[in-house]
Amino acid sequence: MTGSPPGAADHRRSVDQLIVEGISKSFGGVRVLTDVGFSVPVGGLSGLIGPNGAGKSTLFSVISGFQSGDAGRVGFAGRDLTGLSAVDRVRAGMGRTFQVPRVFASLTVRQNLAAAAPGQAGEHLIDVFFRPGRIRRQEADIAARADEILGFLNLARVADTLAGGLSGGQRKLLELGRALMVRPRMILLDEPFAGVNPVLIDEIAVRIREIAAGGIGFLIVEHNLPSLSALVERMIVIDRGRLLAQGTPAEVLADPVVREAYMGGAV
Ligand SMILES: Nc1ncnc2c1ncn2[C@@H]1O[C@H](COP(=O)(O)OP(=O)(O)OP(=O)(O)O)[C@@H](O)[C@H]1O
Repeated sequence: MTGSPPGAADHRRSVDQLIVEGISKSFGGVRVLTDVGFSVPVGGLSGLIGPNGAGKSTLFSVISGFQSGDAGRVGFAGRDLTGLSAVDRVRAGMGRTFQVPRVFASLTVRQNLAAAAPGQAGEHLIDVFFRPGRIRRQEADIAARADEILGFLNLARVADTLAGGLSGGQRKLLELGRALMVRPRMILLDEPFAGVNPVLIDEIAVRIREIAAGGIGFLIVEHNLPSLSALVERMIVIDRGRLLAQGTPAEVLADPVVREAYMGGAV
C-alpha cells in the first residue's frame, strides 16, 4: 500500500460510504487489479460483477484485509482502514463471507455461530481465573445472539447438526450467520447463490433484504445476474482487473461494453 494518505480526510467525512481508491495488486509479476476505485453506501445493497478471473475475489480480499494491496486505499464508514489487519477491519464493522464457505464441518451449526463471536473473554486465561462472572455473561450474550440468528435464518431445526452435514444452501446461510455474529455495519458476500437450489436462493435473497432493511449493507459478488440484479440497487463491474462500469442493474446490464465483456455480448 502507498505510504502517504491522500484522501484520508475524505474518508473521515464519508461516514456512510465504503470508498475504494486506486487499488492495484499483482501476483508474481502478473497484474490482477489495476487502479480500481469506486464508492458505495455502507448501508446499501450493491453488487460487484465481472467475468471469470476478472479479479472480484482478489478485490474482496484486499478490501477486507485478507490480502494486502500493492497500492490504493480503503475508506469505510468515515475511517481509513488501509494497512489494518483483517481482524481490525471486522472490528471496524466490515464482515465478509467466502466463495467456498469456511464453516467448521466437525462443529454443530450453533457452535459455528458461537465460534464467530468477536473477542471472547474466555480466550484470555486471566479472565478465566479472575473474571468468571464476566465470561458467563459473555457466553450468555453469545448464546442469545446465536439463537436469534438461528431463528432468523431458519436454521433452528439444524442447530445441533454438524455443519459438515448441511446442504450447500444451508452452509451459505450459516456463513451469513457467522458474519452477523460480529454485528457488522456491512458484509462483503462472495457468491451467496453459487451451488444453491432456486428455492433457497429466494430465501437467502429475502434474508439479505431483511438484514439490509435493518441498516446493514452488502457488497455482493455473484455470477447469477438475474437473482443479483433483482436484489441490489447498484452494480460495479470489473473486467481484467479494471473498473469497467457502474450504475443501476438495468443501466449496467444494458451497457454494450459490459455485454461485450461477458461472453461477447450474451448476458
Ligand atoms: N494467490 C494467487 N496467486 C496467483 N494468481 C492468483 C492468485 N489469486 C488469484 N489469482 C489470479 O488472479 C486473477 C483474478 O482471480 P480472482 O479469483 O480474483 O477472479 P474472480 O473475478 O473472483 O474470478 P471467478 O469469478 O472465477 O471467481 C485470476 O487470473 C487468478 O488466476
